[in-house]
Amino acid sequence: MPAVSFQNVSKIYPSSRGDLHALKAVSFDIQSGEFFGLLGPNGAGKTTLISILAGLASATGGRVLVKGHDVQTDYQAARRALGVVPQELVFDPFFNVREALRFQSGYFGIRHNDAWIDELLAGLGLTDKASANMRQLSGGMKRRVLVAQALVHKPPVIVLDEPTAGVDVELRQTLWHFISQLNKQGSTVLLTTHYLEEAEALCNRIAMLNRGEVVALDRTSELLRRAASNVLRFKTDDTLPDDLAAMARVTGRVVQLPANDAQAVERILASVREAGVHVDDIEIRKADLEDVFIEVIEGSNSAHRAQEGISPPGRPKAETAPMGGNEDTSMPSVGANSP
Ligand SMILES: Nc1ncnc2c1ncn2[C@@H]1O[C@H](COP(=O)(O)OP(=O)(O)OP(=O)(O)O)[C@@H](O)[C@H]1O
Repeated sequence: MPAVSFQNVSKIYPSSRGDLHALKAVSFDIQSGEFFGLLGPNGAGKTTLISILAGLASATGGRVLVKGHDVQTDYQAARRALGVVPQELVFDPFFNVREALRFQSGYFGIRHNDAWIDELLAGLGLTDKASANMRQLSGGMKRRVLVAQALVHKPPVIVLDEPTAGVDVELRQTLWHFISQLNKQGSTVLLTTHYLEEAEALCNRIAMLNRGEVVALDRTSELLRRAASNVLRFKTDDTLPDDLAAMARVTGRVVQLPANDAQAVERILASVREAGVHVDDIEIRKADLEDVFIEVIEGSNSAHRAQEGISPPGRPKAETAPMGGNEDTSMPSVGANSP
């Protein structure tokens, strides 16, 4: 039995401008013990899917099972099997850390949970904050408490929705060390993140969502194998010629282009020279998950544009276009979010 099963999940948000199809028949399974990544540009539908999984929103169609329990009709059992670390920092300001964790244990009907609470505090670097009031904690410490709160009932499936957005390197390392240990001991992990380096390092399988649809789903190693194997990277202040701009991943002055072999490198450099573009710091590196992500999302967006008869957007000069919602998913700006 899969740990999580999404079966034809759809979600429509009605709006004055017409219905917004946030999820369109999303189907995939996550097997027990997997470290699974759910990636997508802003507005792709990740949070909507996780909210439905956590029972915080209801699907318009389809169903979601956690360890075989339907999140709607068998909510209690499904919720008990899940540990959800939310994006937002919500906490009770009157409790200290240990009290907050005891209270959360009580919510799941667990008494005498201090041995596990101590393990959680130690694993997340919170031992010396056990008696600190939640109000006194820094944002990073509060986030650690949120993770501990999600895990008080030892859920077999751990869901992390952008757990490292805006947190420092130390917390990221502590968190990943701890979650990886739980995963090695058998916990299933579902992670959404914009940090593609983290997803590449941690996840054994990845689904990419775009405009509410699964546009890629494979083992991380397979996704990487599919990508262009090398990338040519350089810096420039000049505007790229159109043929290169269409393929480039641009972050500030840094331009990165797929270049599988020496001829591709020569072609790019010739095009740059011909256009009178001045380049610095040229180097060649191996393609990573961010390259795959851009390739997949761009491919899906151009298919969408072709279907709708929309002409491709112009690309700004040496600048990463903003992440779009469903309204404009012309180009994911994952580079801007990278750690
Ligand atoms: N409560 C809501 N009412 C109306 N539309 C919504 C609501 N929640 C989300 N949406 C829309 O549904 C789409 C999917 O949003 P969602 O937040 O699930 O995307 P996401 O992939 O999590 O994005 P992000 O990476 O920015 O968190 C977006 O177009 C969003 O504007």
